Amino acid sequence: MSAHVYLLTGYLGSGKTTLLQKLLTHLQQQDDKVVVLMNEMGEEDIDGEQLQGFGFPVKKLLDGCICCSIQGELTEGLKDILQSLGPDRILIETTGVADPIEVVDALTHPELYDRLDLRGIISVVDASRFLELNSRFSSTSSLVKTIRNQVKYADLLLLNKMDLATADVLQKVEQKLKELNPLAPIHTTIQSDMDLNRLLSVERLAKQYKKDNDTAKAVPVQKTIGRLSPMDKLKQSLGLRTSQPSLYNSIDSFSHQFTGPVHAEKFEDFLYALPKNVYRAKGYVQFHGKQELISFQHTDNQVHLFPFENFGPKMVAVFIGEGMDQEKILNDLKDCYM
Ligand SMILES: Nc1nc2c(ncn2[C@@H]2O[C@H](COP(=O)(O)OP(=O)(O)OP(=O)(O)O)[C@@H](O)[C@H]2O)c(=O)[nH]1
Repeated sequence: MSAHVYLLTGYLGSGKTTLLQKLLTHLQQQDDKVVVLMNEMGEEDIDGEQLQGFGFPVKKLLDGCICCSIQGELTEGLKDILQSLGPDRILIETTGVADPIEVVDALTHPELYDRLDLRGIISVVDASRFLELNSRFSSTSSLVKTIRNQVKYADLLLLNKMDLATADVLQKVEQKLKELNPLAPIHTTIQSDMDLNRLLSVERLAKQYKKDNDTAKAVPVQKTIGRLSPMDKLKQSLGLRTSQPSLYNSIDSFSHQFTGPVHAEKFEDFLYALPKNVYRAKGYVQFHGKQELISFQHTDNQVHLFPFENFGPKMVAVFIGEGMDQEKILNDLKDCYM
């Protein structure tokens, strides 16, 4: 029997890991063998730490995005999972800048094709930021395309963080999502909270559409969309630029290992003051005079800090953005030690 695969996608900080944690809690009550496959940009693994303790194997592909730079590793990783763990379900969380079409491309690798059954692409959208992201990146067309593809090719959409959006904004985002993907059901959520049985019974829209219309022509998602041409594949394998814009020309990441505790207020101010071209910052930190470790999350103007008790992760900060002034950011961060 082939393993059921669920692909969780959505832009940086939209609520994918939050959803994954809920799904794992839900799946703990069932007998299924579940494996999580995730990747993060940068060499440091922040989300993986949040997924320890559920009792399911978590396989990580770090430092690169599944969809391009380590697509081969994804295939190898999946082969390895199938062989050694024989899972019933595989949950894949992509980085926030992954194009789902490229990931689907990797999943349909000839060696995996009949061993994996992609049940659905589930996309989490940050209701409070979608409109802005959609317009802000007009100059970086590959990123806009990715953000739109995350919606366009979804079989189910979570319109998350509705607590942070006004009714008017919510309505506009919903309208935009329907324009991009008229068929996918939309669930409006807070903390990615939805009926998980419903989520797990997601069906590929392409399949449904095919059933309804019974003509291959009518299938909205063609497997060739987003594929590199043979020449581009060759160029990519040689490390040359391809005609397709690569996100990695623009999106970058770096990390900082904390050498000790920092000043709580200064650090919070530092997070709020991060420039707009830092799209995401996250990690674990310790404050002066406190024993506990703090998990911090920053997305645009949102900052979350909460005590974290799991498994003693490393104290580290990871930054993801475009054209970031790494030196300045690190200098500002170092001021927080005093
Ligand atoms: N206010 C609010 N915060 C939320 C909601 N959902 C998630 N968050 C918070 O948003 C932050 C980012 O959530 P994650 O689940 O880590 O997002 P992600 O998509 O996995 O992030 P990346 O892995 O960096 O792409 C966390 O601090 C969450 O607690 C929501 O509905 N409302």
